[in-house]
Amino acid sequence: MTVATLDSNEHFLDFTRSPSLTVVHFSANWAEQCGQVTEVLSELSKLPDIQSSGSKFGVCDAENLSEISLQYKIDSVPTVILFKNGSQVDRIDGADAAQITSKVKLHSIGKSISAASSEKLEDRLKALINKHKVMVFMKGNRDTPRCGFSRTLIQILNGTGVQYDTFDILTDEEVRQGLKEYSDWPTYPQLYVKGELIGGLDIIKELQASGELESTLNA
Ligand SMILES: N[C@@H](CCC(=O)N[C@@H](CS)C(=O)NCC(=O)O)C(=O)O
Repeated sequence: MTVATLDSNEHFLDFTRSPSLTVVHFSANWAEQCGQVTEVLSELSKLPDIQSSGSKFGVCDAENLSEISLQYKIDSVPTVILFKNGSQVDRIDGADAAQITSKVKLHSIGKSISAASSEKLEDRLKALINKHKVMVFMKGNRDTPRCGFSRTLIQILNGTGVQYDTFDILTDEEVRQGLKEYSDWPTYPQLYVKGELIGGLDIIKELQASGELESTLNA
């Protein structure tokens, strides 16, 4: 893949219409830094991940496409604008190779990678939450709790005689942070029954005090 030359308004509009990322370099022959930016874009266009994302790269003469340059407020060259579906999604003013590289990667492959990995994490969290009818996410495990809140919860659960399983969130930072967001609950321990969050230690103490704990656990 190379950097296409966009030499008319029609060509520009047709090029940037794509739902995949389109990167356009607004350039000028007389500006030395523009050559460097075209080189950066050319190198990026050869990366396999970027190629398979369907991203396209183009360069236009900002003065030739003056209407479009005006529309996108090109005050100086080089300017790089990132488009999706004909709309600007990001831009980099100046020959900042690091910014260009990171923004192109973010908009071409970064999002799809992070979307895929957050889907995977969600599946993992669901599987863990449903691993046992009564699941405790805690610091440490039932034999060695590593936090006073987790220890107290285990003592309470052991007092009920109910069967349960535990997951030590200190062994997995991804689960530790991911579950907080997934369940909208910022602390540990977290107790789940049949895949539903019941709450943390305070809630379990309240259920115990009101006599509802065993029926909640045996639901
Ligand atoms: N009031 C909370 C106490 C639990 C708590 O404050 N846990 C803290 C310290 S162990 C926590 O998990 N912080 C977040 C973290 O460590 O990731 C409850 O009812 O469970």
